Amino acid sequence: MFTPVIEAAGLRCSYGSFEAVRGIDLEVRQGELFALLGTNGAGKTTTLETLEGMRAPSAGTVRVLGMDPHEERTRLRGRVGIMLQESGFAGDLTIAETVRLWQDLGSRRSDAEYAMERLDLAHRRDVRVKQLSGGERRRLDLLLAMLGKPELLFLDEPTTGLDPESRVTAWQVIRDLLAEGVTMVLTTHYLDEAESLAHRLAIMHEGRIAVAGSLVDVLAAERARISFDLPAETPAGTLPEFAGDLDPAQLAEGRVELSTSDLERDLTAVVQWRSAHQVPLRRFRAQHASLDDVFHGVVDRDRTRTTTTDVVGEAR
Ligand SMILES: Nc1ncnc2c1ncn2[C@@H]1O[C@H](COP(=O)(O)OP(=O)(O)OP(=O)(O)O)[C@@H](O)[C@H]1O
Repeated sequence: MFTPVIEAAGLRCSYGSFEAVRGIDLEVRQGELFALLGTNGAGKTTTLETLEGMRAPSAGTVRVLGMDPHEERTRLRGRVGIMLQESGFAGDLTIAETVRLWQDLGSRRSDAEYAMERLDLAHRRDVRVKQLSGGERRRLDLLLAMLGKPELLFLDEPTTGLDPESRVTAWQVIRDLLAEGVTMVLTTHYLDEAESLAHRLAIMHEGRIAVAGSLVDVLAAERARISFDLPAETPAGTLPEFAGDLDPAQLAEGRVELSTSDLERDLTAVVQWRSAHQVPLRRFRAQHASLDDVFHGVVDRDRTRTTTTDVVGEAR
């Protein structure tokens, strides 16, 4: 039986008359990494800030480690680490001085030297914060969030601005923390990051959760794709019956683009067809759905819904 570390029910958050989060339910389980994804302005940061206790919800309930994160902020401090999207470091302090200051503010000491090594900042320890590159600052943000060995870590776009190598370093640190049992909530615009790290996720759009579940279930619910150039010697009429759907516009252009919920069956049909006709399959691809597909599906469905509503609206 899992233990919920975070539970939110019917969560709503408003800025004046504008409702940024419109009634969401969330559950984050002990030891998992939960990714909160979404379009720009979807309400991810607002949700995260509410879970962190930085703002009170306008409606609904939130429990973090069994407490109200806004009312019981001081009791949660020390158990929770927060990496904000933008932090306000004192630019004149060096990395080492900033880390010391953070340790003094926190209630528990931890192995700061080790954390600096892990995040490849030890050799820069005496450099002033204002002289750091954007990526180094981001790594310092992550370092400070994990100081004090929190049970729960909030990471708001932790790898934005990092070069590919630093991203890999940050991912490894995050995986190590997961292995140590730290629970994490992460927001990101990098879908490969969520695909690589998340156990469960939610995709937000315009203040609501459009898709949620385990990474495996979310990907399995989306259709897989098979594509290849239709060889000139085999007209479209010779293609087998597929479980999935062919894109007729692409077929007219000589390209087979098939979306299917039964990848294995349709792949077997393609291979048998190729073998019967003795033709090459040029530019062949077969792939399970990616988070990219799921994400675009959310936006496209919304666009279709909006367009339909517009048309209905116009007809009235
Ligand atoms: N202080 C504020 N006052 C008024 N509106 C705000 C404020 N902060 C955010 N908003 C609005 O609330 C909505 C949600 O913002 P939020 O920053 O939570 O989204 P997000 O999903 O984190 O976006 P992004 O991916 O672009 O960072 C947006 O429409 C934003 O313009």
